[in-house]
Amino acid sequence: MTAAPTFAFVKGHGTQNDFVVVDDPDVRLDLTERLVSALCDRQRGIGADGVLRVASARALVAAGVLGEFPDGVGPDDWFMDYRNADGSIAEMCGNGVRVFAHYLRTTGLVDSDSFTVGSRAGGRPVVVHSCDPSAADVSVAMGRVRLDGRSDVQIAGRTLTGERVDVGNPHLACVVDELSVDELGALDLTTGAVVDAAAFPHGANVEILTALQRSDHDVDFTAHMRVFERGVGETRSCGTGLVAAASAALHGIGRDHGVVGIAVPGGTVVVTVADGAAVLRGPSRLVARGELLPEWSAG
Ligand SMILES: N[C@@H](CCC[C@H](N)C(=O)O)C(=O)O
Repeated sequence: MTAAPTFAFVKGHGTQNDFVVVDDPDVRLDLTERLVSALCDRQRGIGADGVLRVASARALVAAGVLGEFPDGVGPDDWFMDYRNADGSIAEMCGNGVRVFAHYLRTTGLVDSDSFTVGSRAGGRPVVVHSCDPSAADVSVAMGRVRLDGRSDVQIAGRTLTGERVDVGNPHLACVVDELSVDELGALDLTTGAVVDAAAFPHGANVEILTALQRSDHDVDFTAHMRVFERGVGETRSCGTGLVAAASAALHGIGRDHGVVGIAVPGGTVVVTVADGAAVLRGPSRLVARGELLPEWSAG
């Protein structure tokens, strides 16, 4: 009898949006919803907001996990096969790409500081500005940002109106002008978020943002944000959400470009919006490595 395969993993986070990074270059692991939600469970699993499978785009297509190569993704690119904590698949994860790039660089799977990470939303060029085995500073070109008009959400016991933003995955970014930082922190996001199903047939991530403040230091504006993620719940950061929020907030003051530093519960990132696209820059931390027990992942 052949032994069941083992899978190495690393636990990491980007501004405390945390992930189990599973090394599976040849796509041998059956990454079912059940397995992903067990891995992400903070009591019976490792605990995380999501799973990042590290696989080659070629192997994912050959295994039928991907139907085709997304735009800008070549067969030899490393592909971030992202899953939310509830096991659902999402198109993109901005914090995940930084952690994924850090993992590729520090394990030697790539030997350059500039390369493309594959995602279901397309290829995402990254630049690793600095990197050691546990800490990195990474920029991600997040691609086109599309603003699709206004919509409402029921969240934290109130109805908020925001901007629908597509960053490869769907967002509703709500800038609440009168909200103080303390009031933002006191909102109860445990009761979920109900978005308009006609506007968001596949659900959405919801960001709540304070008004932009002018800044003289490195960035043009600053703001504070919290986020309720589709397929996860409240997280301490969301990279695509930060891009959506920065773009919506700039749009709200009549600008289509700018550099915005946004503080979330898990840290701070910088979003540069220009020419209808955005770059996300922020930290990545790799915390621990281990091996999934085959008996556990099979059962
Ligand atoms: N945390 C991520 C976004 C992950 C996907 C999201 N929950 C969705 O379902 O679209 C990020 O950093 O962008």
